[in-house]
Amino acid sequence: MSAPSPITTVEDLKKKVLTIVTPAFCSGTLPLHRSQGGVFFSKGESSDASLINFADQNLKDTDIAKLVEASQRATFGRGDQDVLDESYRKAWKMDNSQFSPQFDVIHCGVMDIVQEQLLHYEKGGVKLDPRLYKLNVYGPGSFFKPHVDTPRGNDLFATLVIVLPTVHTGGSLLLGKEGKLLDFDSSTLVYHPETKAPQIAFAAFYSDIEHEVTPVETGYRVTLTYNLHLVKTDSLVPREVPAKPLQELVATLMKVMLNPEVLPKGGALGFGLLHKYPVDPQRVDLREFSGALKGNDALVRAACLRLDIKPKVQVVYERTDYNEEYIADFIDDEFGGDDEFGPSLPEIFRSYGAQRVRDPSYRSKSSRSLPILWVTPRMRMMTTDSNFTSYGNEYMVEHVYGDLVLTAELEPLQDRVAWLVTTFPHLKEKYGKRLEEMTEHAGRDEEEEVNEDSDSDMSSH
Ligand SMILES: O=C(O)CCC(=O)C(=O)O
Ligand SMILES: [Fe+2]
Repeated sequence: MSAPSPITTVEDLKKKVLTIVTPAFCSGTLPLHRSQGGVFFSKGESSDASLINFADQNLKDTDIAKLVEASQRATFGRGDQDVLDESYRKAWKMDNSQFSPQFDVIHCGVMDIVQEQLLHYEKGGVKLDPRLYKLNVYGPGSFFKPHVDTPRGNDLFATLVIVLPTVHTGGSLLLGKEGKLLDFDSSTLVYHPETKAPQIAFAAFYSDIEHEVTPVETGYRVTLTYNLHLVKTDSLVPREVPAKPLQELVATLMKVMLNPEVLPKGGALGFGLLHKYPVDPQRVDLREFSGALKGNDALVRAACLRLDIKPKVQVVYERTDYNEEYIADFIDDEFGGDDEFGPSLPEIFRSYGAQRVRDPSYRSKSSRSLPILWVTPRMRMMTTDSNFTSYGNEYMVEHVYGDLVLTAELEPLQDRVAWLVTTFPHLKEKYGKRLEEMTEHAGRDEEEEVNEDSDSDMSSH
């Protein structure tokens, strides 16, 4: 069979997935009207509230010092504890029960920008719900070392930091390792460059992205942080989807599907997700995980949907003792390990409809196993606290970031080429001939296949 040139391989697809960069953050400034600039706060149990207005051009450090006086020293989550360690995080904070900003995060327009950027390839049906989390104050010498924000609930998606206008230097928010993604020096942004009017600077980023705050040199830096939760919405305002990266990825994926060496008997393409997602290790139904992917992960899914190859978010479990892997639609703490007296792991997996991961070269007819060709490497699911030590911004026990995969179904070569040629008529000229050849050969090259239904390791032992 003569192959059309050039052949696009799974390696080419991997390169494409890794080099297309979908924004994982966004930032900007917004004017701050006086009626939006106030923050009411109380000290300790007192019901007397004080007011500080950040839209006030004459705000003094002594005014901010009052806010500091009413704040607590900030702790953070390390491993399984909330700790105060000023070599790691040196700042003051107020919990949301203690303060109330006049700033209206819902109507000021910032959420439109953030949603547009962070839900890039997720079309309608979901939106981000900002929930006020804390007020942070950084004085001279204050900082927050690199960390990821603690997962709170399955739906925590992103973090929004609002920097209120105060005169200060230092205190950059760095996103990505050593600020590789963004060096957000808000001290230069909180006053309008011409009018010098106080304004707000904001940055939003997926919560699994590492970030830090560099030491403040002079003055005070004051921030409001919001957890952005993903919620369903009825309003299906179609978002403008940036066409080019998606088109490019669809084209590459299509060529891979036409490559006769890629899963000729069918199977699945596997993509280790590039972002992390908070999951409850006790139980998550991943079938409900749609519409909630970040950045490039969402882009990959959008491309798979275009080509109708049924992308699914799944989790892979490794059984190191038997060198086996299972893929499931569920996360369940029963998957944790063999219990001496309970059912064996293969039995548990089977009862959940999990499939065994097969090397694509191993031909099998059993629906109990799935040949997967990995495009981007899968990462290990982390379910236990013992091997999960992290630095978060607060200790929380229920959720950890799990490493998930996206799989997409590839039909046997002949069927998928037939589908592609019918759906995308421009392919007819180039691939129609190949299809004819394949039809001629069909049946001739059937090979002996292993019937795995009697596989001993899938029954109890
Ligand atoms: O204040 C900031 O800029 C970021 C604060 C932060 O990262 C956090 O509270 O987790
Ligand atoms: Fe943080």
